[in-house]
Amino acid sequence: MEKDDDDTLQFHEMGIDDRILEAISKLGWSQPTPIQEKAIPLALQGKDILARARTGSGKTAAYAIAVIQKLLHMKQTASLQATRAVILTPSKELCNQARRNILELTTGCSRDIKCVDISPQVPLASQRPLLMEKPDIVVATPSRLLAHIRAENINVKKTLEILVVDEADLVFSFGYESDVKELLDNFPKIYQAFMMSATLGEDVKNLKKMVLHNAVILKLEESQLPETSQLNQYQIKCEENDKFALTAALLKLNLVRGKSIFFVNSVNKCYLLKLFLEQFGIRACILNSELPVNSRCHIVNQFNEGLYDYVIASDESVNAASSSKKSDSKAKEKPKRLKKSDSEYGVSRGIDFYNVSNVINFDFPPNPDAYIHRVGRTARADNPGTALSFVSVKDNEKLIEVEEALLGENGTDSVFKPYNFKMEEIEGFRYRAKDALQAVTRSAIQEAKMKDIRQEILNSNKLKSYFDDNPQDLQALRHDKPLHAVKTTKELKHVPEYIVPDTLRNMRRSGNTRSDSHSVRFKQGRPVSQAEKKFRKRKADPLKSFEFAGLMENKKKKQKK
Ligand SMILES: Nc1ncnc2c1ncn2[C@@H]1O[C@H](COP(=O)(O)OP(=O)(O)OP(=O)(O)O)[C@@H](O)[C@H]1O
Repeated sequence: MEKDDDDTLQFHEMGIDDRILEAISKLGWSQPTPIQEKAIPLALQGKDILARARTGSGKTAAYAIAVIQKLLHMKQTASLQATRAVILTPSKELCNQARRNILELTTGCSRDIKCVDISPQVPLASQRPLLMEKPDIVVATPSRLLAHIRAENINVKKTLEILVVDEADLVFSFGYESDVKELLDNFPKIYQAFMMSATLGEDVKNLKKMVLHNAVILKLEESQLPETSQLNQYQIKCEENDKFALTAALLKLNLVRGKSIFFVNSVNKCYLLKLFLEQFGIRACILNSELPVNSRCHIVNQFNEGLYDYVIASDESVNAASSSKKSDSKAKEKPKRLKKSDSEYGVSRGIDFYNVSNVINFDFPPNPDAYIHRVGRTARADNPGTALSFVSVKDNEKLIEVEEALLGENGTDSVFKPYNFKMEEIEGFRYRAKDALQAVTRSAIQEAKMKDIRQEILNSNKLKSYFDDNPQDLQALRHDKPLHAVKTTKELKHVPEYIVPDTLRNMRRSGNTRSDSHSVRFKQGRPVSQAEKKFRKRKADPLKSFEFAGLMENKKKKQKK
């Protein structure tokens, strides 16, 4: 096959249908990612594939393009409509995302390729008509597909040609092993299968034995996270309570710029941080396993459309799954369902948040896997990104574990750069944060949580048909509204000059900082005009935000001279 100068096999050299090529070009993808370059041609040759590539490397399109191409080809000769491809993913969000990806790639052939996602938790009977139409591709979690097979709403025993298991490493830890075994009894003996995973652990190997036949194993020789040229990873040592002051300072002083995801370790912490930030006039959305799935998907979609800057996410169900895996790797039972929460939830796993500039580990993740998946929400595809982890004394051991896991591949250079932030310079924020934190009592958290979840259940009902019909009016539905469970002290919203670190004040005077929607209102005598604000916004590169600490140091040095 003809190769381009740089030796990368291009999409148009893979024998892909023009309609898919057009969709790829509309998505603005100029060339395949390494996993796509390797996997698509093998898939089109009919091979079973186990693909291991790091998070954010384009695995979804790697299988989706191959599946669509193969189905288009089959349909040239097949006379009967049938469900020929099944895509299994471990969470409802991932099912929603896989379907969206397939829709994007089939814009030019939407009449030929029908794809449905049956993961939403609506009564099985209400999805029966969808399945009766025998869509070409069915996307589901393993348990949901099994429920429909048992209800005789779908039968693929004679028709299945392609099976995909996405995020395969989560399938067992999410407790789907017995579901997958039973599903295999309902599949034909021969079909082509792809398994995609960010890791190749024991669970994936076991699943491979069950699902794949003579598979080609594609294990890209790459680190689990992008190189430092694409992803900067920082850590900052701080006391537990200082995390709040630090977050307020980073946001109010515009040291964190661009879309950011804050990870915490529990649902209650989501609300604590949200109520805390609310007092500083900072809005954020919450994502956790207790919210209804429609709301969760809608939040991600709206975040991707640019409606929100900040998400506070807890990934407790994945943590529960991975720690149950760790404590007893032989235990194959379903991890205990979290009270009122959704065990088919995984915000840090596989969710494609667009253009995330920063991932902030407000709480340090419980293990290296969780770190990799959280941080994998930024620097996706070829976008740059930054990760900042707050490390309190109790997290030191976990930091070393993560460092060892990442160093194992990269040699000896330290993965984490220290984020040189001087806590003593934000003493004013500390005082304010202390007051703001005291105002967020346990009962305020409970009240906010109940209110939010109640509201989201109402929203979720409105959203039921959203993903099919996409009505315009629902675009106005916001998920980052203040919860008002805490009496807001107005003065906290504006940052008086005296609490701004000296260095930043000086830089502001010399025009090195910028102002935006959450900007610090400096009393500099001259108000900043709208035109100037716009100019600064254009000029600022949000991805360089964390170089501020370095800039501060340089500035100081210059001043000393
Ligand atoms: N060839 C390409 N060129 C540019 N961007 C691409 C290309 N293929 C996929 N992408 C984009 O890369 C991002 C990450 O892709 P995807 O979600 O498939 O990654 P992934 O490997 O499945 O990650 P994860 O393991 O976290 O699920 C998506 O926003 C997708 O649109």
